[in-house]
Amino acid sequence: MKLSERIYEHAEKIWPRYLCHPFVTQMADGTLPQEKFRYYMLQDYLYLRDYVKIFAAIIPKADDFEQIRFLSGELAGTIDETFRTHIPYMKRLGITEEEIRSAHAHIDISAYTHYMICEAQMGDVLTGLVTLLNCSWSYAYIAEQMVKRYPNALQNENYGSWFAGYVSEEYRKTNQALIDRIDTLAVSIDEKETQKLCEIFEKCCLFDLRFWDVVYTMGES
Ligand SMILES: Cc1ncc(CN)c(N)n1
Repeated sequence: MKLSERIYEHAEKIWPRYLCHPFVTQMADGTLPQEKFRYYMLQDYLYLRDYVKIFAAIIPKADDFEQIRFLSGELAGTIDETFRTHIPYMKRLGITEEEIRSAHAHIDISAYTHYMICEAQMGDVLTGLVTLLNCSWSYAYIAEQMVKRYPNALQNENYGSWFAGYVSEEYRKTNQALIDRIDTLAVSIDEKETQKLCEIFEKCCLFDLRFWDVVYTMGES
């Protein structure tokens, strides 16, 4: 069994909760209050800025050009995510450079990125990539499932481009490349290592769930 299949068994316990989270359902039916989305965009932008640095922290552990090229490609793919989704939205929402410069990540979101960086720094390339996996994979899953359930989500004038970005071919490819790389690196790991990686993945799933809570309550919970 591939590592991604073992990991998916953990995702199946938590991911359905993303699909019925009010932030996600209200984006899909277009009723999400704009100020919540504005708060989310800013927090997610700060989150992704740390997230790309985790790829950068894994690069020194890679010992061949092909691996380094893959890691820098995924890093660039995440930067593209912000250019495709976050920057246009922030412009539309009137979020200024000054606001971005003075914004601080919510404490629970800092805990999430600090957890990822800590595991990535302590472990090998595979461990680092597993810490980053839920972030990448769960959004592809959320967007795909929600577009199936709410066929008008893509046309919504406020949130349609969010769904379009995460069902896009570019995003799907970057995410699939990450899954495939993890499976390749994991071919000969033992059960103990598999369990440890599944545990890291599950924690990241729960951190992402907490992320939705934080942005829905705009940091008040
Ligand atoms: C919190 C979070 N998780 C996942 C993604 C999708 N890469 C994101 N932009 N933000």
